[in-house]
Amino acid sequence: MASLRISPIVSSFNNQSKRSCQSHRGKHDQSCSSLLFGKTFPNRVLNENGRLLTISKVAASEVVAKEESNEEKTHVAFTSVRQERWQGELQVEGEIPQWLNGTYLRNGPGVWHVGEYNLQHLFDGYATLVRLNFESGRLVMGHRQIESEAYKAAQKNQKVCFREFSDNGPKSDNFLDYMGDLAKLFSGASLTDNTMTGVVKLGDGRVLCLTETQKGSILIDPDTLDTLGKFEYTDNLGGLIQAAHPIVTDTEYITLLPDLINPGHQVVRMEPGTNERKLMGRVNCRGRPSPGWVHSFPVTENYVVVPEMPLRYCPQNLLKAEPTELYKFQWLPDSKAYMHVMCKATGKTVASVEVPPFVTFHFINAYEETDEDGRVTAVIADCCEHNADPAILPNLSLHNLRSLHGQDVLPDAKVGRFRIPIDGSPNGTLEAALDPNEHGRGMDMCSINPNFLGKKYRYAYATGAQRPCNFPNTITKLDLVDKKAKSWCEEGSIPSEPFFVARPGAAQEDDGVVISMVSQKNGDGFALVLDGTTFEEIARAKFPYGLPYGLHGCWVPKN
Ligand SMILES: CC1=C(/C=C/C(C)=C/C=C/C(C)=C/C=C/C=C(C)/C=C/C=O)C(C)(C)CCC1
Ligand SMILES: [Fe+2]
Repeated sequence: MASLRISPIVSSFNNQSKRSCQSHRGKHDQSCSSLLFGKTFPNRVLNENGRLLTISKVAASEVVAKEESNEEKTHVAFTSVRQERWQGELQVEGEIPQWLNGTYLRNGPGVWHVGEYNLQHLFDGYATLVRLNFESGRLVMGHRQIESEAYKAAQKNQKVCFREFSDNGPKSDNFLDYMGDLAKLFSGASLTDNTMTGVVKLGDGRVLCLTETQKGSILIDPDTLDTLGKFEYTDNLGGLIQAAHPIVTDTEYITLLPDLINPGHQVVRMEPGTNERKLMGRVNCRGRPSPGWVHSFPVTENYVVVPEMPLRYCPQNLLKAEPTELYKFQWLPDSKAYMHVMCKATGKTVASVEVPPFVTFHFINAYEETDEDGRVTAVIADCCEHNADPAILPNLSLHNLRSLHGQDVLPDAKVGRFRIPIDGSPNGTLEAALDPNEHGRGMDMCSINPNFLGKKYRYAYATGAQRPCNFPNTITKLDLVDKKAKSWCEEGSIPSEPFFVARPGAAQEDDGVVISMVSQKNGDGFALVLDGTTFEEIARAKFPYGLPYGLHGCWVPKN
């Protein structure tokens, strides 16, 4: 038999018990036993030449289980699974459409411990990439860690070496060290490049993994999942931070670079085939003392929409060594909320309106509203809105996610619809686009048919809630015209972002499939394909081992 390269080194660490997680902050729970067990699965793997070989067993995971038999095991969605490299064909139940040819790449946190040290928040985890390659009804999965500097340094030194979402990295012991740390912070050297938030395919075919630091832009190979290296921007636009979600099409890459000193955002654009971002314009914030946190933003055909929520970046928290309530952010409702609209062609801000306070991480889409003469009167922008409550952030701490499974503690969220008049009116509105009870008052991790980006649209796909739950547990199709939602749900399962892929040549907006990866309560997991129109399950394929919860993905069509 030819030599196999399966590197089945998966270690997962079920690392907090209810009893100890608060009192032993950051330390491995000593009450956990080291009972290791391996799971084996019949499977097929790729050899080094890319040929599929059938082997009888793939050792797929090692789980540190708890001694306490009466205590429920942590959900695999929130359990570290470290996979340096795995690839194999999955057995498909049901039928994958023959037209679905390409690769779904999904990024997200996957390893929340370094040696004995436990990270505390979902968004602290070291990035792990999963690929699902669909070809003529068959499905091959790949899984690898992203080799960011932050991940490599943590592995080498067996400690967190950079500032992560909630973890502030190494603590300085003396004043000189502290001054050194400050210098590293101002230069951006101490910030993480752990690119765990998303993955995008640029117009030129390069695939980029991202986080909210500019240094956290890493090129990967979509076929092997190899980390190719840092994406070096060749411009001198400066700043340390970027929006996690750029707008990426075949012809451009648009993103926001927040200015923490003089509150505002540079709106920048990069052409395919280049590494140079060019300034489209600057949007000034109106609230103080710092810009509103922008994780994502929407565009229309002619405009870029810049949100300004009262959840603002907090430069002081960036400097602190000790943990802070809202991580690198601050909630300042008195600083008010605004929505700004910048014209793509001129770079001028054409509207800047006050809106009700809001908290959002993910915009769904935006479009222009016109009068009977075709003049644009307003911009409509939809988002997953957390009822103006930043509590969703601490709610996503690993302690909550691991210990409160099944309890009804997921904060309410809705589809927030902004109407931003562009006739000089000072105020915009924010209303629920449909009754939030339609989707269980949970709402996040959304996608749309990409052909409707920036245009009037009807359907969105997101995760919703079937309560009681402490985390979104449904995949929901939203009909924003009929104001109805239809959900897929399986008891105890946690699905990741539903990702819509349009059928080539489709005439209807919802003609396509929705892909998600599901983590099950028994520790297993599977890839799921739903029909975009009927929202019925059409195929699923069991993974060799359950996966941790992932964030965002992209589609790389077969060329
Ligand atoms: C902003 C700075 C940093 C990094 C921030 C990061 C990594 C933010 C990631 C945010 C994510 C993944 C938000 C997702 C939200 C999903 C929700 C609310 C789902 C809800 C479900 O119900 C650092 C790089 C750490 C430092 C500079 C500042
Ligand atoms: Fe995101």
